[in-house]
Amino acid sequence: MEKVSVFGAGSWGTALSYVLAQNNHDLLLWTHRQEQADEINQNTNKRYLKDTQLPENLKATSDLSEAVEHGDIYVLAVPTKAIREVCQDIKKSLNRKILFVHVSKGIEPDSLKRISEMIREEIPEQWIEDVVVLSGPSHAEEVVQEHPTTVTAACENTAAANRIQDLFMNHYFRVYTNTDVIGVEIGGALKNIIALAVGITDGLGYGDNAKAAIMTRGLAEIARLGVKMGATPLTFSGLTGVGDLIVTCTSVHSRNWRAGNMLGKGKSLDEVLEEMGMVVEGIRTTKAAYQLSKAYDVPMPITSALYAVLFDNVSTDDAVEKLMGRMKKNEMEDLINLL
Ligand SMILES: NC(=O)C1=CN([C@@H]2O[C@H](COP(=O)(O)OP(=O)(O)OC[C@H]3O[C@@H](n4cnc5c(N)ncnc54)[C@H](O)[C@@H]3O)[C@@H](O)[C@H]2O)C=CC1
Ligand SMILES: O=C(CO)COP(=O)(O)O
Repeated sequence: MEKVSVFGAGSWGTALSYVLAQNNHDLLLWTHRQEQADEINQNTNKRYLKDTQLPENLKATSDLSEAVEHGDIYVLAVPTKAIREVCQDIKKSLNRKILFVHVSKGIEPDSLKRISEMIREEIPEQWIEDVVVLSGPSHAEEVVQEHPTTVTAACENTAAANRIQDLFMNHYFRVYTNTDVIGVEIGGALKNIIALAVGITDGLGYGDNAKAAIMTRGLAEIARLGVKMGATPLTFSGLTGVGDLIVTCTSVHSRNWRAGNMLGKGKSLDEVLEEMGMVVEGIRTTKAAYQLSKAYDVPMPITSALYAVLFDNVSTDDAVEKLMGRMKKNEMEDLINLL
């Protein structure tokens, strides 16, 4: 049994706490809202997981110092935008080495940092045992129904990755390990951009051909950037690459797909965000990936088209026309360049 603190009680932090509580770990879930902690202690979190009865041993607190004191392993499950703030608050009372796990999927615009890099910038090195990334095709709504789910725990330190594999693994939640942290973080963050784009084409009324095209060419541009940043190409064929791309582009549970779908049907970005009420990571990540494509000089046509729609007032029809009218390419040359 491990002592674990989970920070962030939205859909994913709560679903992972459900798994950890079922695995009989000594778990404490932190939320910044007292009324949400009270509700979780009554075994529900209806705003995020409406029909789920949470295990009796899943306990929550809104007292950050209590959560900091509790765990030897911390699972950070807040949106990318909140990672630095939560780390800054955690470090105020941190006094021992902790194994950090992060489960968020994003890149920070402007700094262009991955989440593991942000954690290492914010938490003093002396308090970090290591940082493991847990990522893969895993919608919270299905995890709490105990439907078979597979994810990957990534860390260069295989002992740390193995510990996190053991922590989460059970009969419905299967965890693989990988040492390619860059590939896992880039795949998890950038698939949200492609899911937004697929949602838009679905919203525009295009069919499955368009969906397959964007998913396939989307994966090519994610891998192209990832490899330039130091990732292993094969990671993009794994759970955190093509696996997460498939689930996010095809599932009704995906907030990114749903947001794209509303944009494709003509709603404004503000209207979409108002309606969602949950994090749509792909929007900020589109800005970051667009900046990364310039910084690494990697062509990313789908990301650029989405950037134009979200931030430059280009219409979705014009963006599609521009993508289809790009200069002729040889597919094999493009893929071989990854090796
Ligand atoms: N929902 C899912 O199925 C999955 C989500 N993820 C990732 O997990 C991360 C979190 O996503 P969700 O839980 O789905 O989001 P959510 O929108 O369901 O919940 C986010 C939670 O973070 C809290 N929060 C926001 N800002 C905060 C701050 N400054 N301090 C403390 N708490 C704050 C909110 O109150 C809310 O409880 C995202 O990066 C997402 O991409 C990854 C895999 C699956
Ligand atoms: O990352 C996810 C599933 O693996 C969740 O995707 P959304 O944020 O689009 O719901």
